[in-house]
Amino acid sequence: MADTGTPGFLPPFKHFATDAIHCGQEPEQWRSGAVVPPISLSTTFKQQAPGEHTGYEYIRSGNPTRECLEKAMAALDGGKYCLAYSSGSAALLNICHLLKPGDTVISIDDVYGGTNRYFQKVASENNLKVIFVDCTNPKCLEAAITPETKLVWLETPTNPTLKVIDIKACADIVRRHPGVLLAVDNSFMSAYFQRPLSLGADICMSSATKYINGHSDVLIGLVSVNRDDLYERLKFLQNGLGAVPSPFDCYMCNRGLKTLHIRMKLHFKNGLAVAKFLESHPRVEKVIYPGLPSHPQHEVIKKQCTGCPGMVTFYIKGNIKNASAFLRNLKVFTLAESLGGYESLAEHPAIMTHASVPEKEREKLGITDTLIRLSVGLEDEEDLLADLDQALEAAVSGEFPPTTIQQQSNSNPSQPFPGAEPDGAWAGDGKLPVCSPAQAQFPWIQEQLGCARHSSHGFRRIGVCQAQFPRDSGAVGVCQAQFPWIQENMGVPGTVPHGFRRIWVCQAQFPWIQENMGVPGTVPQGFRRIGVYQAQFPMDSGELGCARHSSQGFRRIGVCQAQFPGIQENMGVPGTVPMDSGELGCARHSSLWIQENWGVPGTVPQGFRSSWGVPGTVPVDSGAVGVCQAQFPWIQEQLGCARHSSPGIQGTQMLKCDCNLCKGK
Ligand SMILES: N[C@@H](CC[Se]C[C@H](N)C(=O)O)C(=O)O
Repeated sequence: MADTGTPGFLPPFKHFATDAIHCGQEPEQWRSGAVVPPISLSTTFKQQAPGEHTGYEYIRSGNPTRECLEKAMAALDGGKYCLAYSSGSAALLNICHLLKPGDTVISIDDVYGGTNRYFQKVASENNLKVIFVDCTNPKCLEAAITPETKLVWLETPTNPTLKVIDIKACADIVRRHPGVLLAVDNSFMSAYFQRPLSLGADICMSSATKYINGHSDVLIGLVSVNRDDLYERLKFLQNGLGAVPSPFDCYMCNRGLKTLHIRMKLHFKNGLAVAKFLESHPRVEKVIYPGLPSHPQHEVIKKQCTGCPGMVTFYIKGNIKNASAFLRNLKVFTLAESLGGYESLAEHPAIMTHASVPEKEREKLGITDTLIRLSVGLEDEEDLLADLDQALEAAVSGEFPPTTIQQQSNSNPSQPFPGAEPDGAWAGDGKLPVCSPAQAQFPWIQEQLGCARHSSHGFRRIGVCQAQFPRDSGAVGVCQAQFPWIQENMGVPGTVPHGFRRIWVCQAQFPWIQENMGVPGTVPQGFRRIGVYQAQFPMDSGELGCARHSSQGFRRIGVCQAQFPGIQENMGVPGTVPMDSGELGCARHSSLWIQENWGVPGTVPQGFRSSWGVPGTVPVDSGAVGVCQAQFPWIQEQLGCARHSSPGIQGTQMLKCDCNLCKGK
């Protein structure tokens, strides 16, 4: 049955999904018949004779993967042509190169911060005159046009105050002035909801980084046109200016297009639900959402669009403190710039996306300290509303969890958290990353911490994880902030060595980790491995190399592994266990000890210190432990006993084990 769309809005554009999936994707264009367009990485193409080629000569001038995207997007924009650029800003730059020095641009006043910056600080300094006009009243546009006007730049809805501009009314005015181009930034709507070309615009530009790609992992800009002359000039500029996207980004964006129609419907549903929820919330001053009847241009948007995206802007009651507290208390929404991805984002335009708009202009436009912009994603509606609700309630006091070790330690300078080193031991100035975004960035942590078991998506995992910790969520947030080594070193492959010292210190000193992260049954695999791994490579920078470079590292690890098969098992490096069990028999017992003592919550610091750290103070199983200490100088060195027994290390290194367990064999 045909999709009839949303009552009151334009009906859906016909064949949208089919075009998104098939236009420009024909398998017949490839000798292989590939159904999914290949990523063509070649920068150059063979010519049969000089100047005689298949249509491709050099990657900047044309690329097969890029063309698949461009063809699909032209169809979706209802255009004849589309051109891809390395970003939305690059697309803007190319469009402005259609103009000549002395020409005037009329821009919508509430334009995206980056566009505003380009107009005021780049184009204006290159002999273009730019004036800003509130085009919600098309008469203002009409009055502003002069013989020098060559480009009218609209955004609708505007970013961030979501003013809606009547594109057709503006196009009718511009048409009366031959030589003036009308360009519309369609990034907030995407082709699924709005087709500026069919409403009379000459140029439809999109930051496809947003809804069109939809997965927050590609930077790309697209420009669609119908006019042959415009296309020819833009095509020339695309090559001449050279700001083209990579084939990989084109591939990704092309792939994103395939689900655009499905995503946009859900963005609309969730966006409307959020807007209605906020509109009824006592902590909210005012909501701006074009899909609500309260929006001043609600009738315009219904007339020219098939629906509304997930962009919701609102003013929170209070002041900057309340706005900031709200943003910092969000858990499902991520505090971040950008929009249009499957994940929900929230941001503070005055400080973030629109910081480049001069303060006085921001004030005039209503980009105040209490204005918050949401990009409502595709999560479950009830989770989104619950998150907003709790953050709004939490924001009433204007307070939020401390985000740096410095702040935390201020409240209890002698011991900022259990077992902690002083701030300086961690990150120089003691200022560490804000915890929540960092948490969001490292799914590895989520997995290892066990929260993955409890829910299916990132922030809720963290939420549950936080709930498991003995302290309240504020304190847990701090805890995560207190472990930047997890964030920095464990979540990002290749960066481990840099942080080893901190890892070691951390493990040795933070019962919190053991108690909260090392509970058998919740994080068994990951934690054990990590624990032992940390134990093996504490402080020596020589050893640190092995984490990163497995060839060199394995050799080193091999040595350690030769001594500690238990570690090998736990580290999960099969096949590297030397079988020379002369020393291993003993080592096996000691490694069992290690496993027992390192893998059991709450026992590490005490056990570690008393049993391993100081020879002569070994209260438990002293036979085995003592021998093992003698045999394994790296333990001594790393774990602290070296200070007491360094002269003995050389001589004892090869001692046969005579611990009770070995003797019994
Ligand atoms: N800090 C950036 C601003 C990026 Se804004 C990205 C996007 N257009 C949005 O509105 O979220 C800068 O360029 O200064």
